[in-house]
Amino acid sequence: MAEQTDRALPGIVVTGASGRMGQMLVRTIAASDRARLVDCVERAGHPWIGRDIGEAMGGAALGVAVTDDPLEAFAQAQAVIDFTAPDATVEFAALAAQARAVHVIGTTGMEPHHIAALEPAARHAVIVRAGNMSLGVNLLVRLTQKVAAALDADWDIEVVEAHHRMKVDAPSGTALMLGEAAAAGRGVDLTEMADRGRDGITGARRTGSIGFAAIRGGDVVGEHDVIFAAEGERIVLRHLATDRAIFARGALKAAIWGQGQKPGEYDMMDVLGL
Ligand SMILES: NC(=O)C1=CN([C@@H]2O[C@H](COP(=O)(O)OP(=O)(O)OC[C@H]3O[C@@H](n4cnc5c(N)ncnc54)[C@H](O)[C@@H]3O)[C@@H](O)[C@H]2O)C=CC1
Ligand SMILES: O=C(O)C1=N[C@H](C(=O)O)C[C@H](O)C1
Repeated sequence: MAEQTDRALPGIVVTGASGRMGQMLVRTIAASDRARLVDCVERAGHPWIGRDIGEAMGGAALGVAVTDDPLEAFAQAQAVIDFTAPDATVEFAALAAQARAVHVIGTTGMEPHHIAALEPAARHAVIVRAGNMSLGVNLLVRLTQKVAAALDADWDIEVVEAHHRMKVDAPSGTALMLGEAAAAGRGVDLTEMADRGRDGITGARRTGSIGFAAIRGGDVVGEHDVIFAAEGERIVLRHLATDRAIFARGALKAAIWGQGQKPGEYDMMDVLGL
């Protein structure tokens, strides 16, 4: 692990620290020489509250105890990395803004009212939010937009995603990013053209619609296909995630990039300059 005591490095709080992404983030920050882990937050009543995060994860002590007091944690941080759940993320946005800490949001399943609730916080602090923090997926988003712009509505667009059995939201945040990119490329509004969840006698496919299908099973980290299907040919753009470290690396990059930016809402395209 890298030396974590250099006060010049941005101090980072990880929320949802016991989760699949939380633990990956703790490992990534602890190993980084560009940031330091200053606190870890979990929900009240969680068995890890008060324990050293490194030991709770089954390894060596990291000198950071898990807390259920986000405001106190955020007050000593320059950034908060948050992969939790929509209601928690809205609450954390207000607290991070109060502390003027950069809020990196990886949480998916955010409904329009959750997203709207981030606006007041973004007037005072930097928010970086993306349904997928990996370089590969963000490149795929750009490619999807370009391919959709080059093809007409004779090419049916379908987004197919697969994730582990514990995932609670569908379609995935990434699938929605890809759908938005396809809609933008085609010059249409995704809310009007999305076809989510077919079942029964659905009738023939609506020309120009953008379909979504979700598979859940086992330990799949995350797989996304954007299929462009026409008469006699198909194009498939694919991203396969095999390691959650790709998301944690992207989130850490966003937390560092956010230092010194003006308050507002940003995404990984801004961070990666894509
Ligand atoms: N944007 C991206 O690149 C990625 C986004 N995700 C998203 O991140 C989120 C978390 O995913 P996982 O880590 O797999 O889930 P998880 O269920 O393993 O972890 C979520 C953690 O958040 C904690 N939590 C929930 N409410 C809380 C609260 N009020 N205060 C403190 N902690 C709270 C839970 O106790 C849990 O430990 C999901 O929305 C997922 O889709 C996951 C991977 C990549
Ligand atoms: O829940 C997950 O695991 C993932 N969630 C994100 C999503 O909803 O797209 C990103 C990644 O695919 C893993």
